[in-house]
Amino acid sequence: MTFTERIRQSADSIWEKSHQHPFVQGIGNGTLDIEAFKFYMCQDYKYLIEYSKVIAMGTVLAKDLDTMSGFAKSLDETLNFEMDLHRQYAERLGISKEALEATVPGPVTLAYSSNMLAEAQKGSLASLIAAILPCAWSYYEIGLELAKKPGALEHEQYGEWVKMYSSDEFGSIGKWLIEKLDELAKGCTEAELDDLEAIFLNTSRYEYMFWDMAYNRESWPV
Ligand SMILES: Cc1ncc(CN)c(N)n1
Repeated sequence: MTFTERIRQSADSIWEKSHQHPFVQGIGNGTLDIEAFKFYMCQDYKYLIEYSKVIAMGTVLAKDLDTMSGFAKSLDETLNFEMDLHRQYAERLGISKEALEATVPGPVTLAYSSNMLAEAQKGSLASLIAAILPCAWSYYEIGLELAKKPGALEHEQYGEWVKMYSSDEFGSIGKWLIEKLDELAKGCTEAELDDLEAIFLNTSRYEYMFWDMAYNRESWPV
């Protein structure tokens, strides 16, 4: 079993809860309240800005040019391909560019992005990848699952979202990160692998919390 197979297996019960979350299911069957989706789009836009910074840090921690290029490509895809989806949805849903940019990150968005940045700052490329891998991998898994639902890809509101996250282009980021982490894991001690697994599990938990935050449109209580 590869290291990423091992951590995917450990995270299975968390990922399954994300797959079954009413927000995710609502995108797939088209029943999600559009106000919850708008809330999600704005929070996710802010999240992706911080996520992009973590990817940029990957180019700094990379030990070779191929790895640097891989992170540079992922950064470009996030800023100019994935975030374009958010900009297009914002326009279509009547959210101005200014309102999108001015979104105040909610408690889960802030905690999640701060945690990723903190793991990346510990200085090991493996920790950085463990902290971002569930983002790329679980969205692709969810995209592929939802794409199988009748009508999901053509849905007037949510079809574009499902198309993006089930696309080969998006999936290739996660596949590349999986390869990189498996390569790096070969040089790690068992204690280091346990630490990477804990980081991966925490990000997986934050992924679930992000769906839940969006579904409940949760912001600061005071
Ligand atoms: C919260 C979250 N996690 C992951 C992804 C996929 N990059 C995303 N857009 N948003």
